[in-house]
Amino acid sequence: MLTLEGTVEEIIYQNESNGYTVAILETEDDVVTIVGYIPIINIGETLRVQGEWTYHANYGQQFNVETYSTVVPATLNGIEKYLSSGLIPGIGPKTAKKIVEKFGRDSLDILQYNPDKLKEVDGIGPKKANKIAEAFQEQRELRDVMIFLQQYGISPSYGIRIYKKYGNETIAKIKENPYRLSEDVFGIGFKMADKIARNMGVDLRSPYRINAGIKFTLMESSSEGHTYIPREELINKATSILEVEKELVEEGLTSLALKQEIHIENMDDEVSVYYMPFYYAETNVTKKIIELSQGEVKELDIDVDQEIQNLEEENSIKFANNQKEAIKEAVKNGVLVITGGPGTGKTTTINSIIKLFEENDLTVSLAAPTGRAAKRMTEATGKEAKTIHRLLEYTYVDEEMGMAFAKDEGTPIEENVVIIDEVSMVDILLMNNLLKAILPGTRLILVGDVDQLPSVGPGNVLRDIIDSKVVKVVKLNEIFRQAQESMIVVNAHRVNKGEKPHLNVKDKDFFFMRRNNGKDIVNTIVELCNERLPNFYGYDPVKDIQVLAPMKKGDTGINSLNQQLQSVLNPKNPMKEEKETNQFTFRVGDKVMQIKNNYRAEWVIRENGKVVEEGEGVFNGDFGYVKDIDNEESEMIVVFDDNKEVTYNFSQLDELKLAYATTIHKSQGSEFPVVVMPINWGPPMLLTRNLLYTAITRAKELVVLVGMEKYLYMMIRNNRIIKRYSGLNKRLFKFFDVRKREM
Ligand SMILES: Nc1ncnc2c1ncn2[C@@H]1O[C@H](COP(=O)(O)OP(=O)(O)OP(=O)(O)O)[C@@H](O)[C@H]1O
Repeated sequence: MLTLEGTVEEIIYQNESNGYTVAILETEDDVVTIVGYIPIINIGETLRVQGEWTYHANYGQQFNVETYSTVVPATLNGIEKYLSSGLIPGIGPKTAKKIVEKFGRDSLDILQYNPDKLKEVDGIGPKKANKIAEAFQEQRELRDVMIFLQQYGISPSYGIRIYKKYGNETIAKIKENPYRLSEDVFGIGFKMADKIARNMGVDLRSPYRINAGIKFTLMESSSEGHTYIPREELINKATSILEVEKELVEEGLTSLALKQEIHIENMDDEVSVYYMPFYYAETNVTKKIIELSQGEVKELDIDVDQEIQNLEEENSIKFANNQKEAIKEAVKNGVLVITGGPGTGKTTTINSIIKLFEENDLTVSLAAPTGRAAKRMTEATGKEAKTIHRLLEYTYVDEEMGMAFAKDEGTPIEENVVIIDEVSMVDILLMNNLLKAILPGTRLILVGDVDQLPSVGPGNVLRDIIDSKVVKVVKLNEIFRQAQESMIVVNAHRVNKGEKPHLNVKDKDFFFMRRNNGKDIVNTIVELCNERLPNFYGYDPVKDIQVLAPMKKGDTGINSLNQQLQSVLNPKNPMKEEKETNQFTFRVGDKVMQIKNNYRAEWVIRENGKVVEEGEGVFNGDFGYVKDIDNEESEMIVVFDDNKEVTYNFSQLDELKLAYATTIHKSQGSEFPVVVMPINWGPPMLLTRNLLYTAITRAKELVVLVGMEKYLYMMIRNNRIIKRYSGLNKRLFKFFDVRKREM
């Protein structure tokens, strides 16, 4: 094998996920192309490579790298290049030059041992000096971690994530139990952890491995919405994932149950296995729902019929019978569910309920599961609605613990009435946290549309509560005249009942454009967003129009749509800064979405350049647009609803994605003036009636469907509600029965 040593002049290509690199190396007497798996190199670095010369038909002579090691750059030029390569946030080409001018060959030593001195460089204040020092230190540690991980075949992009989670304890933690990666690190599943562990020599039959595989199987099913999984199904799945004998998995189940990491339960001829947090949540939700619905609420000394009549007079309307019933039941019960589709008078009813309670000196608090839904509730009721998280006064503890809620059994929500909107989106864990903070005596009113898609997280909470028949449910089903003016409302109800929608009624708000293949569908959608809708209706393509698709992949999936829409709505432009990540090219002006809750992200609101408000937290599903990209500082600024500005370091860009198009699942709880949706073939599992129903009910003013009618009708006919394993319904029913029998 031959050895070469030189300075990395240029990185021509690097595959971020596997580290395959093509780079130019300047040796003492030559400039050569090197190729191979060299994930952790930076421009300006001195590299020692071992390998062989090869000849490539197109590219000529190349040095094929087998192994390599890096040496910190020694020449002034090398140091400057190294610092300006974008490696250290806060240092771009200009700052790098100044640092090297000031400290010469000692630059890197200063960064490492004496960063305080950086303040002597023109333009670097104490804050920036600190930030640079921290980043440099991190870079050092990261390098060690990367070299460690590299030997087990972990790509640099995952290496960074792992390091973010464990910091300087990375190596120790992974050596102890590599399987913890799959529980702790976003994006690393059991399979990758397993690969690492196997490379480290962990035995196929090791209990660590078996237990991790079982937990992985459980977590995977929870990501499909299940709170438990039948024992047999779990054993089969885990056995095939682990590729070991069934008996080992059975033993694993027993040992996990003994450690109380899982719960195994016999319920109605079925043995179910729960991951512990879901079991606790489900049993506690059951207990609290029963307690609240059977507990006494303070009686109001009023004549409800008279009150209802007064409300009718004040609003100059006559309530439908169901609306009256809802108002009466709200007064009587500890828990009430109000459900109904669009335009059935939910908001009108809630407003009347709020009024009635407040006039009788009861305090009322409003909340909804997402920021957008809370905002809409605020607008519809004229009274502040919070997110459920804020109602519970969440605080971020740390990476390990995640979040904590200040409101719980000990410090309950001190309100007489709590009304939650969009309950179909609430999963079992959030419902548990909410109910913990509500004591008997408080009236809880759950409002939602049970025909929407269920929550993204595990559980089937609203549907189960309704089906269990243990709490009072009022279903609003009359579509009021005003609402009937809207084809969106009328068609939503038709779709929900399995009927064909009215398409293309003149002067209405619901259109279908026939296109016979994926390519035409995409072209039409792009043209609608770029020309027709802005030109004829004055809609802003980024702010007003949302493309919603059932799928991520395929030619009419959101990945392809986002690319096409970006290239037309916000094309490449020398005046607009860009930042390329391994998934997207973000450009100033792009529409983006946060895809992960980040409780610590700091935001500011500015008016005339001055900060007028600041706070923390951006959440999964929040929409924003890219205001600025600073390649010198390695930062991108995104503006979310209410003009909240969040600054992302480039290393955090995996929290964002392009959002010209988004999946219908991600759109839950949001509303948009215009919804455009491709109607194309897809797996029948995915193309369901409630998916279509959810998509069209997201639109306030206009729906345009583009594609093939047969698939529209296929969706409407596909009333299969994907089965979710959830024990809440059964539990409520059973527990309730027992109580009744005791009485
Ligand atoms: N009893 C009633 N008589 C006449 N009109 C009513 C009555 N109740 C509600 N409406 C009207 O029907 C329309 C829909 O009502 P509302 O907004 O309360 O429904 P919603 O279920 O909240 O709808 P969405 O879910 O679409 O927001 C409104 O214009 C409202 O003023």
